[in-house]
Amino acid sequence: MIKLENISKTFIHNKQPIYALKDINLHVPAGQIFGVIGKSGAGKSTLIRCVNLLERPTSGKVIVDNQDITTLSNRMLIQTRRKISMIFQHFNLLSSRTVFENIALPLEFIGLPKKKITPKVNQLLELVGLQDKWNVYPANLSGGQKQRVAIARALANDPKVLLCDEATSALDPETTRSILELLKDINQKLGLTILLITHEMDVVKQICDQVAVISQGELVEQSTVGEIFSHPKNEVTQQFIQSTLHLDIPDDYLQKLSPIPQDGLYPLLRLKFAGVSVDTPCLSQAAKEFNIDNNIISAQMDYAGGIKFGIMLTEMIGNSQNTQNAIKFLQTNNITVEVLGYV
Ligand SMILES: Nc1ncnc2c1ncn2[C@@H]1O[C@H](COP(=O)(O)OP(=O)(O)OP(=O)(O)O)[C@@H](O)[C@H]1O
Repeated sequence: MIKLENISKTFIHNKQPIYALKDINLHVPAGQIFGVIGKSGAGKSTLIRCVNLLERPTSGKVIVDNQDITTLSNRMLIQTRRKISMIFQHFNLLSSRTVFENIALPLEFIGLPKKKITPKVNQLLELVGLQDKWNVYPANLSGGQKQRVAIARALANDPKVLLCDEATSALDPETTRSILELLKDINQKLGLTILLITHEMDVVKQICDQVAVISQGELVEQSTVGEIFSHPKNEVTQQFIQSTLHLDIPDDYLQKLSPIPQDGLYPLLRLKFAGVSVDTPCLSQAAKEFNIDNNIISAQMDYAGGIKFGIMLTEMIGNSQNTQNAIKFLQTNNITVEVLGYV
């Protein structure tokens, strides 16, 4: 549905070039929710704004629904943009218009008669769960409700693509979840292709099918969400995963941690589970087969894109030979084992 081919964007600031995007290639298949994640200044906003040409790339092609939109006349571009809607971090609602009137705006622009506007807006109000707020002004809505209005307005022209520019960054975690659920719901109900940019891996985890990681204007990694979470390759990707998945060694364990094995001490392990290994009861198998016990100190297991993954701190209790064999067994089952020391 969306293809970016060799997209570069250079800004000139104080006569100096800023290479915001460098030769980006990206394919967002129809019907998918595709996330682009990156740190501040990585080029996310520039990238998403290139998709509807709010920002014109310095070079490269932007193909939406099989059409290279960089070659369109202004008049054709305006028409095409109706099929590429966008929502923003700060909602961009008109404060002087009610919820109903905000949602009706794009329909008024295309000259739809009033008797057709009313049922369409009512249908959109129902879709986003705001039927009872139709006559309210934006100032009297919560952030989540404002974003729902923005989503309804974005859907008014039955777009094929919805671009989400940090759409949940101004919202609290619970409201973020409900807005992401709404986006997933409309993706499924309407078959809408969604491209979103975010700096939060949790957003990607919750709704995306695929994700691309952007760093300093370059696309450094791209894959399904399951693959990215279970086998992140690039260092930036790994940092993002760490931000959703990290376990610190508790202070009392840190204090007694010895770097070398000693009689009466047991290895403290950090286990990283990815992909297939979480489907196998490896820990209990290791315990039975090698006569060891696992004293799990903390664990964080998660699920994204059909893949279970997680991280665990555990003390492996048993004699030295048995713990070594058990560690080998875990490793052969694709669990990454890090011996942090001995406690
Ligand atoms: N209009 C502009 N003029 C000059 N430089 C710009 C312009 N817009 C963006 N840039 C620069 O391009 C780079 C990428 O900016 P961009 O806003 O796309 O990053 P971002 O990943 O969206 O960051 P953030 O998450 O902080 O919004 C930055 O170095 C930024 O300063």
